[in-house]
Amino acid sequence: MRFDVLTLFPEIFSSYLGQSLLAKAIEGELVKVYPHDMRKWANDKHNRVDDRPFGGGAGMVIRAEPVVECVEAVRQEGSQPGRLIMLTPQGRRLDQPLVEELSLEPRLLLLCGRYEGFDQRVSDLLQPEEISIGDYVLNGGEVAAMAIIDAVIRLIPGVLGDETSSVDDSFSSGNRLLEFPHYTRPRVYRGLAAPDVLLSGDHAQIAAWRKQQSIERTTRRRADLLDRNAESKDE
Ligand SMILES: N#Cc1c(-c2ccc3cc[nH]c3c2)n[nH]c1N
Repeated sequence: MRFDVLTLFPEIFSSYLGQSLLAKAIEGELVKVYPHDMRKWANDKHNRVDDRPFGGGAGMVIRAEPVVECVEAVRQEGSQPGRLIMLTPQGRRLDQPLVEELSLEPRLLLLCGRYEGFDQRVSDLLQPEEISIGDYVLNGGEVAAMAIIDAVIRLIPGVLGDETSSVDDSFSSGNRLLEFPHYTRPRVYRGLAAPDVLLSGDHAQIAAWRKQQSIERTTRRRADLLDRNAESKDE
C-alpha cells in the first residue's frame, strides 16, 4: 500500500516514518509513505504557497495553484491515481469501519492543510473526500494524516506480527467492546495482584473473565457502544 502525504511540513513525518511498526512495514515493502512538500509547486512570481483571504479576515489561505499542481504531479508518479483525502474538521468522522475500508485501497493521497485551510478551488477541481479525526481543532492536517496511516497499516496483512492480531481490537468490525485489562509480571506490584484466573491456565475461564471485563468496562465508560452493538446485531 502506498501513502502520499501532501503537506507544507514534510519534516514532521521524518521521525514518524522511523517508528517501529511503520519502519518494519516499510522495510518489508508492505507499505510505502512519501511525504511531498507542496511549496515545491509554488511557482508564481512570489513563490507564495499562501495568501491573504479575499473578503478580509484573520489568517492566511493556502493558494489553489501549488496544491492542484502538486496533486497532479504526484499522481503521475504512481501506477494509479489513488484515493484523494483532504483532512479537515468539516469532514466525515473517521471510525474503524472507514479505516477498514481505506485499508483495502492500493494508494491513498492525504492532503494536509494549515492556516485557515485551502482555497475552495482545490476542492472544486480535485473533488477530494473530506475526513476528520474528531470534533476538536488541530493546527493542521498532518497529525490527522498520521492517525489514518497508523490505524490503516495495522490492518494490512503481514504488518502486525503473527503474535499480534487486529482481529480482537476494540472497534474492529463487529467488535464494539472496549479491551479487557492487561497484566504482566510481577504477579504482585505494590500490593496489587494480577487476577488469579489469569494465572490459572484455564483458557475457557480466562476468555470468560476477559469478555466479562470488556462488557463491564464498556458499560461503565461507553454504554453508547453497547447500543450500537445491539443495533448491528439486529441488522
Ligand atoms: N482532519 C482534521 C482536523 C483538523 C484540521 C485539519 C486541517 C487543518 C488545517 C488547518 N487547521 C486544520 C485542522 N482539526 N481537527 C480535526 N479533526
